[in-house]
Amino acid sequence: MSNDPGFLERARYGKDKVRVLRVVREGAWHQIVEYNVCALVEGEIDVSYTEADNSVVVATDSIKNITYFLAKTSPHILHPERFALHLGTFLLARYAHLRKAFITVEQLRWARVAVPGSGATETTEHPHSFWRDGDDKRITNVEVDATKGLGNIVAKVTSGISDLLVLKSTGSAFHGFVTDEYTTLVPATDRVFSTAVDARWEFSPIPVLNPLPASVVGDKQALATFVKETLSREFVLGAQESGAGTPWDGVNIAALARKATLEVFATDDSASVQATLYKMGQRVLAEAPHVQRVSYGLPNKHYVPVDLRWAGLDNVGDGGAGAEVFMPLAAPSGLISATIARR
Ligand SMILES: O=c1[nH]c(=O)c2[nH]c(=O)[nH]c2[nH]1
Repeated sequence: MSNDPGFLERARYGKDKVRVLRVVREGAWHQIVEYNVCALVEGEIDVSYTEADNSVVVATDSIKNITYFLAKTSPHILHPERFALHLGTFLLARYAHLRKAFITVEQLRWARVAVPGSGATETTEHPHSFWRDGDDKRITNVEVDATKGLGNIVAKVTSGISDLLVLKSTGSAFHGFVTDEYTTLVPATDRVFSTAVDARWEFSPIPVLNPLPASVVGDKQALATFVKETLSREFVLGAQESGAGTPWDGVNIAALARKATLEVFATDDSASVQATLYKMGQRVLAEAPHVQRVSYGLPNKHYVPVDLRWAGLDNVGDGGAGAEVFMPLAAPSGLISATIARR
């Protein structure tokens, strides 16, 4: 037994699963976003753990309140990356003893309902009715680092998709793998390929210039007014950091990455999940110059051809090409992951 009582190596806290729906009313035309927000902070908070001293604790309840306050007042609410940068920067600017903020925003899908338009065959997007058009989520993870002072804030932004469920009924093979005394898998020249895409793309770190002017730091009223009325994109990022392809452009990059992922999945003549994953990552890097690194986690959701030989029916054919009836396996699944980075 050691007498070492241990020490506080790391401490981080905040509010998780802050659920918010924001309606932006532009007359009769409404825009909505639904987010699950996690906002955590680090800083000079050690004594709250080691000395039971709560004087350094911004209550997680207050962090939740700030999240809702900015959901109402931030001009960035419709953009997960911008909103996360705003929330993280806000927390560090408001509380000088907090040095890093870790904001995760998970966005749920809401698409406009299509309704009949003016022409006989036309449809038009409804101004205020929405439906859940997919279970995939948009994720953004922002780490705002003010350890070098409020004038030298740097942010790391990683965004992604989770739970994007896809399936292709041909165009996928898997053979040539190790065969030995443990092998029972039959080589397939034609199989079902299904996965729930989990993707992350990491942007180059960005300086977060011009944090809250000193005049408003610590002055709640001035701060509220500033946030509400004068906050501009240059508040969060300098002009060069707010261009196309940067985290500021996160909505477009997410659309591009989702499209690239789906297109590669559909069109690749897949030799394996591994080989298709690599092409997905390369494609995103090719199209998104500010992205430094792309990671995928792809479960191989197995669909097993059902043996119908007992009924005199061939449901497997040559290498899988004749299979028509499959049994979806809930578990286990393969899990193929990799990170593709720029040299
Ligand atoms: O694409 C695949 N990669 C694997 O590593 C693997 N292993 C397995 O059993 N089936 C598959 N499929």
